[in-house]
Amino acid sequence: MAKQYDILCRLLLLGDSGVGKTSMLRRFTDSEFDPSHIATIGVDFKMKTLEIDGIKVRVQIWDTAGQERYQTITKQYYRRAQGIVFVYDITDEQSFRHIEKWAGDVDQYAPGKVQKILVGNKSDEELGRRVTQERGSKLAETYEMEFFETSASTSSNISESFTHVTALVLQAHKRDVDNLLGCLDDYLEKVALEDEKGSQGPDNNTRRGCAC
Ligand SMILES: Nc1nc2c(ncn2[C@@H]2O[C@H](COP(=O)(O)OP(=O)(O)OP(=O)(O)O)[C@@H](O)[C@H]2O)c(=O)[nH]1
Repeated sequence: MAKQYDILCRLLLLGDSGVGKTSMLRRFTDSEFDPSHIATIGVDFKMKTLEIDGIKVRVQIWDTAGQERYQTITKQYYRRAQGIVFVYDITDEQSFRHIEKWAGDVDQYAPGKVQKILVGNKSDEELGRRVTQERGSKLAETYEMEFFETSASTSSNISESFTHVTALVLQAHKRDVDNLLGCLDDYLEKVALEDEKGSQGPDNNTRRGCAC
């Protein structure tokens, strides 16, 4: 059977328990929203295919448990992540402060070139807001990440944020391929030059020999 996609991309959702990671994922992959909180146990994942710049990307999104007791398990998934979505809840100051801890863990356990974005979820809960958009944006700037406010409830910015982090992974991947191709070009050029020198060397000698 023909392959249905060109590239597989692995994303990881991180953030405190209850910020809405599972809800964001369900909204993105199944267009559903459940108002109840059933805490994730360990890790779970869902898939979705996106088309970005004509490339079909199969996105595998790992949803991790925010609860402290699962963190030995969840940290094992950092290593293979290509993109990370840090999530806090705009109505929960503590979940915002904890982003520093999640980012520290990622620095420690994830690959250096992992792509990251920051998301403040539950933007529909304006009345309960504790974290201003400016603070979110400033924190994202500190970590050199793009920032989105989303709502899994209304679907606001959900698709945009997942698509953006996937596009960042694709760009990073493309840079790697371009660098490899650049190295290969340099190498081929060097070999061609050496061949040319080599073929000129003995011939010249022979010709010089003949001329004498
Ligand atoms: N109003 C509102 N509620 C939301 C939103 N996203 C999630 N929730 C609610 O917040 C609660 C927690 O959502 P979950 O998606 O289970 O949170 P989680 O981050 O996956 O939690 P853990 O699995 O424990 O790490 C649920 O009651 C959701 O319905 C949102 O955008 N707006």
